[in-house]
Amino acid sequence: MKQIEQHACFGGRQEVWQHPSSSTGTLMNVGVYLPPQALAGEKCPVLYWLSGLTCTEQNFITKAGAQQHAAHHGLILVAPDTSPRGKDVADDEGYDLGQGAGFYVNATQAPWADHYRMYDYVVDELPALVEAHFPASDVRSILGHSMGGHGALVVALRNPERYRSVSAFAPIVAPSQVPWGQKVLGAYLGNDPQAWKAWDSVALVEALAAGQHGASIRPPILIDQGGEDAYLHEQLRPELLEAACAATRHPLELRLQPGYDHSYYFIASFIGEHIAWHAQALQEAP
Ligand SMILES: N[C@@H](CCC(=O)N[C@@H](CSC=O)C(=O)NCC(=O)O)C(=O)O
Repeated sequence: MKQIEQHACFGGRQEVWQHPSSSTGTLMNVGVYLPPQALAGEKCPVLYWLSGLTCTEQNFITKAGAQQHAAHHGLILVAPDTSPRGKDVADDEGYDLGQGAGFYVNATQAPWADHYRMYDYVVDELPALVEAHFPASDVRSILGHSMGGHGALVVALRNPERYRSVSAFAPIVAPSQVPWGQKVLGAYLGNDPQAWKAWDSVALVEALAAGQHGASIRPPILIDQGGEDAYLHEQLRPELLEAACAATRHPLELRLQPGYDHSYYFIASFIGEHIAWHAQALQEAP
């Protein structure tokens, strides 16, 4: 691991690290915020953040204003880049496929399958790295925005025993049913929509209720959605998850926030509430 940034922040330290990833076969950048409690040697729970399309590890750490809340609650924040990158890594001219758009899946199709394994990176490799190199416990929660909200929901729904809680800002809840998702899932996984279901929160909620995937825990979900979000009706469609959760009695708190758009101004407005919600789950006795 090579440290490439370090900044004092709310009594703790915002760092950026770079490391070779066995999942993606590339160098990956990751933002790590260490709260004052971690700098004093305490083992702290970890909250993972997954960013959206076009983002790097920088967007969240510079725009969300999350550090003050993590410092207050004694949580480590981990915010990775959104895809493998490099001149030898497949890419596309569109902002919504390829570099900056890993979609948190394991690609099976050429030319993507060589490097696009963001699911394995987020679920297995990154926690192992964080828990070995930082004063981090193995108590984890996850949240994200838009494509990263989709990623957080899929990761938690597929691994409910590994995460205490999951929340999202303006997530893509049903990628199988919207243009962003259909484009990337078709490219990364092939054209059979059956193969997309393991990467679609609505399908996963239905599968969990039907007892598939072997998981008995059904993690409660918190979602904030801006009412003036330009992507709301075409790409995000939270009503599809709301209906699936209602039909299966999966616990969901979906809050429509009038006047807010898709930007980091929206995220910054509610990140404190999300971090407090996760802190409660992370600090409960198991
Ligand atoms: N047309 C935009 C699309 C990119 C965009 O809006 N990205 C969002 C996430 S969208 C879903 O995953 C984002 O977080 N952008 C970064 C930011 O700092 O706001 C474009 O081409 O940029």
